[in-house]
Amino acid sequence: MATHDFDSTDGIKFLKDFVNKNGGNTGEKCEVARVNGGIRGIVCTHPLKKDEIIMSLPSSLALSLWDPSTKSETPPTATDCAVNFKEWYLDDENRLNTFAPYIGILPTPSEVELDVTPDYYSENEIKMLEFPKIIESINQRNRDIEKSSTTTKLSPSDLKYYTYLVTSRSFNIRLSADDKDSDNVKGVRIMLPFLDLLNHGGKSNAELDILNPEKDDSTFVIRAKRPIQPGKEISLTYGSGGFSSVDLFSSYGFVPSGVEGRDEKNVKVGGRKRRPVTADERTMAKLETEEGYVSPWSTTLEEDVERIKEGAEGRERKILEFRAKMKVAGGWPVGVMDGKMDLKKKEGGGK
Ligand SMILES: C[S@@+](CC[C@H](N)C(=O)[O-])C[C@H]1O[C@@H](n2cnc3c(N)ncnc32)[C@H](O)[C@@H]1O
Repeated sequence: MATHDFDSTDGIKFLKDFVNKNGGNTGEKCEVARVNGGIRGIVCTHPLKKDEIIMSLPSSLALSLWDPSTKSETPPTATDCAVNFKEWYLDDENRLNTFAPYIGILPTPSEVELDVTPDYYSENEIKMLEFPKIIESINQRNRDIEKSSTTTKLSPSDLKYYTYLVTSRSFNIRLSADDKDSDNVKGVRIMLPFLDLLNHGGKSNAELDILNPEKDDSTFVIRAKRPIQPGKEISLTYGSGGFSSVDLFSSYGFVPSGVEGRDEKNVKVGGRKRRPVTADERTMAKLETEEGYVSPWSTTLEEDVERIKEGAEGRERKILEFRAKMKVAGGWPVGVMDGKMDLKKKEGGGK
């Protein structure tokens, strides 16, 4: 059994008490711990069976970030939700007191500086990403922040922090799933205390489910997708498996080490088994068929990997890992997936 540093800080104790005393269950078979690379996450401490409920949270403890009955032409942006988070939970004394045990464990602005989404990157670091889709999403968020800071009394730096919190910690939930084509399908964006300590895993072993979704007293549960052994980290797949490394990097600030959004099964094409298509490959294929898209890279994959091997650290390393992943997904030399960094040359790789 892998050993982990369990998190026995007061913050986590208060949060557990808050959840358990208010109808939730933080689980008897798991613990908050430092996992890969020292990040906080949740590990299994006792064997869990497939389909077993690991932890639960009543909907009364969820923090809604948007009123789904609001009539609006466009869906709320992350910054709209960030403004609501500030006004509804931090500025409202009653709610602030109620949710204090949860708010107390959220990363503070100074911690955010260390492990951030690319919204916090310098102009030069953003340029180094060399990836239009991600640069556009950073620019769009900055425009949303500027706009909101003129209509609210919030400073751009506060708004950036709250936007980071809601993008990296909220869950989008569909309210009516029965009729997929209906215009009436609405979603909510919510924060789920304690359950949001679960990290992302491409091959996640747990999933979020909602018991009695149609009722006011519904419950969010985390369920094991397969048996989980003690010592294993419990993880979710963020974004229902459809997220690419671009989505994960821009919304959560990490470059995943595994393969993202791989189709569950190999697909048979003309009697032959085809390699599963990943979310990263789909992203690159879509970009490359879009008119006017020019491969942006100024370095080769080998040059990026060489720089990583030479000891690039921090944000520079993340940027290089991101570039390497997207180059591979776009049909560059294969073999770098899953961190193996085996640079077998494939036809057609170029700058
Ligand atoms: C919903 S929170 C998960 C809990 C978080 N680790 C904590 O300590 O509160 C999402 C954040 O966790 C980190 N994270 C989640 N999954 C990760 C992964 N697979 N690799 C690296 N960081 C991850 C990222 O910083 C991300 O923005």
